[in-house]
Amino acid sequence: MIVTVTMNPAIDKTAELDQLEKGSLNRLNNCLTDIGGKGINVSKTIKAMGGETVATGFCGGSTGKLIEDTLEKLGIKSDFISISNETRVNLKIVEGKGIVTELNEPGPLVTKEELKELTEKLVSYASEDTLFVFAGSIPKGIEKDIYLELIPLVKSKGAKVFLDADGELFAHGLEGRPDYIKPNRAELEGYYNKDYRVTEEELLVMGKDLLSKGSSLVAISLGQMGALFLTGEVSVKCPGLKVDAHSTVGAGDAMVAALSFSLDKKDDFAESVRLAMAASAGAVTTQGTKPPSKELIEELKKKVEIIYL
Ligand SMILES: Nc1ncnc2c1ncn2[C@@H]1O[C@H](COP(=O)(O)OP(=O)(O)O)[C@@H](O)[C@H]1O
Ligand SMILES: O=P(O)(O)OC[C@H]1O[C@](O)(COP(=O)(O)O)[C@@H](O)[C@@H]1O
Repeated sequence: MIVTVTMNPAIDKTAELDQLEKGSLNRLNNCLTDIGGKGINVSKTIKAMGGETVATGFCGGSTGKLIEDTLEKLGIKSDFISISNETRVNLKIVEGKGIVTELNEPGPLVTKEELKELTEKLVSYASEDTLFVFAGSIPKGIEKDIYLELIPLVKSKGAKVFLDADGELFAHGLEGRPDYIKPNRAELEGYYNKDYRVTEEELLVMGKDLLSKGSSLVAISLGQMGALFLTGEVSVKCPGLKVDAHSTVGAGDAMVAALSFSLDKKDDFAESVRLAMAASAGAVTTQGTKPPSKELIEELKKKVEIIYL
């Protein structure tokens, strides 16, 4: 069973306009609302691929209710801890020329009692058959080492863990030895304190260092340039697929979803890589944070090139 954990879900508002004029009145061409937050997007994509998940985390207020109701309509199981404060709204501004500006709220205050409830819930789901996806930022009231606290707890019951987080959350979380990770270029450059655009060789060195810290799969996503995938046995590079880009928001989550779905099914490495590339490129073609269709993913899978390094 795949359990996605979104501590800080969001309603994602995508505002589309030709060009953003700072300091002026901007009239939008279109505005879309999706339920989001990294783990929830992972659940949406796994559902689109024909898989099942349980989505958990914290949800509160009318925005939290909208998330839970929408998940139900989508046929995605959810089991959130209900909190007294309101789930956040994130704004994504998509300009005609493809520039995306993201304005993410910090999120509501979560109490110690609410966190205890979630921790107990996660432990109750943990078993050798569970893959947890811990993804995204954390709301107020929770410490930056929360993933380090939770990962060993569920791993001690035999569960596998996929971690997708940035900054301090990523750095602390790594100490919990997550099985699978998907940093993007900026996250890796930040973690290794590089204030310039690192080369592919440097990314591979970083990826191997991350493997030595305890992960068995490191996926390094590079936006339209594609991705690198490293295991203890093999390192590969996949050039980005040429697609008609609409919104890049959620592309990373689609890659995490595809890898989780495929690893949980025990697909072979090449199949997992193909699915990851196809699902993430497919996510870019959809509006807002909508997942790609299964048909599109199957079509794109045929175009994935895997270069063994
Ligand atoms: N413009 C694009 N064209 C094709 N594929 C893309 C594009 N942007 C992202 N992707 C795909 O999505 C993956 C994740 O995107 P990336 O931007 O690196 O992640 P994140 O959303 O976590 O920052 C990439 O590795 C790539 O496969
Ligand atoms: O928890 P964070 O880091 O604020 O990220 C949440 C945001 O990330 C997203 O999940 C998109 O993430 P990606 O573009 O990295 O796939 C949005 O749906 C959401 O608003």
